[in-house]
Amino acid sequence: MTVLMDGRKLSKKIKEQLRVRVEKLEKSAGIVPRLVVIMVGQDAASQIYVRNKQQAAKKIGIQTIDNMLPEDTKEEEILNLIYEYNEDPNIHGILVQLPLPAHINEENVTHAILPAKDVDGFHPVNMGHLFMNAPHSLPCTPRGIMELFKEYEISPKSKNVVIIGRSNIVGRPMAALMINADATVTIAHSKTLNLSKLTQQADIVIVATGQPQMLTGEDIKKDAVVIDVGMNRLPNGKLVGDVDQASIDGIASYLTPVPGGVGPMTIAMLMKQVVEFAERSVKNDC
Ligand SMILES: Nc1nc2c(c(=O)[nH]1)N[C@@H](CN(C=O)c1ccc(C(=O)N[C@@H](CCC(=O)O)C(=O)O)cc1)CN2
Ligand SMILES: [Mg+2]
Repeated sequence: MTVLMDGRKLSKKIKEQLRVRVEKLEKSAGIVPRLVVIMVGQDAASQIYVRNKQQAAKKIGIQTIDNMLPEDTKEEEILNLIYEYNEDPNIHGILVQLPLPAHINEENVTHAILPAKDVDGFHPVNMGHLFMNAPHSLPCTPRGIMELFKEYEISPKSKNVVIIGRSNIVGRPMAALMINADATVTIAHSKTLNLSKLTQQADIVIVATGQPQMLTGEDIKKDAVVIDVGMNRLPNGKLVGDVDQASIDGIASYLTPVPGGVGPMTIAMLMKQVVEFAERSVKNDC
């Protein structure tokens, strides 16, 4: 039987723990964690994710400062906004929702955020810390996956891990986290040959390709752990991952469902990093 790793349930537990931490922080140091949210344009999926982040923050006691900007906002305006928030000592974290409209250079924007306020862990300084096994903040989806491993007592140590996808927000940081956890890691991508041969030898397969249901039961070995990062809307409106859940069922030992697996954990980890940053601001004040 394949165990479904319940990210929705775990994320609720984590968010409740964070609510208690925020309450304590306010009582002991008079600090309310503050997160700047910057969203540019009208991307339908991003609007849902941002709304979910704002709602999660509210429940936990994190204050959001929302900047919902029109599609035609100039890159310079976004950079100036970020510079202002970088300087504001009352702001603990800055989040720019991705993707950005095509006329804006994503790199320029994510690199403008002060590493100490980079709650998404996308800044090259934070990526560097992660690759040197001394992380400051982490990209939220990979961190959420590590929390799921911990919750289900799955140790990556000495396991063969195949990650399909080499994006900056999932594949690459995921590889670093897995190396740091003593796994043996292969990163596969669109130019990889004989992909199925690689995945069939993996103890853990992490799929982040954006290709609906591309990984099937034939691609994995018995009892593999399968992590599905995909989020694909089919023409009939159904949301599916990059894994063909039906054909994996009974072959994989564990699987993250879509929806309800990795997605909710991404938001919980963002909240966790905002709270961690706010707590650090007290320590740094002493
Ligand atoms: N600045 C960032 N941008 C983006 C990130 C990120 O971590 N930081 N990740 C993704 C989008 N994302 C968060 O922003 C995200 C995606 C999906 C979910 C989620 O909870 N999905 C649900 C299903 C939701 C639905 O019905 O559409 C699930 O899996 O159950 C949360 C966050 C890209 N951009
Ligand atoms: Mg296939």
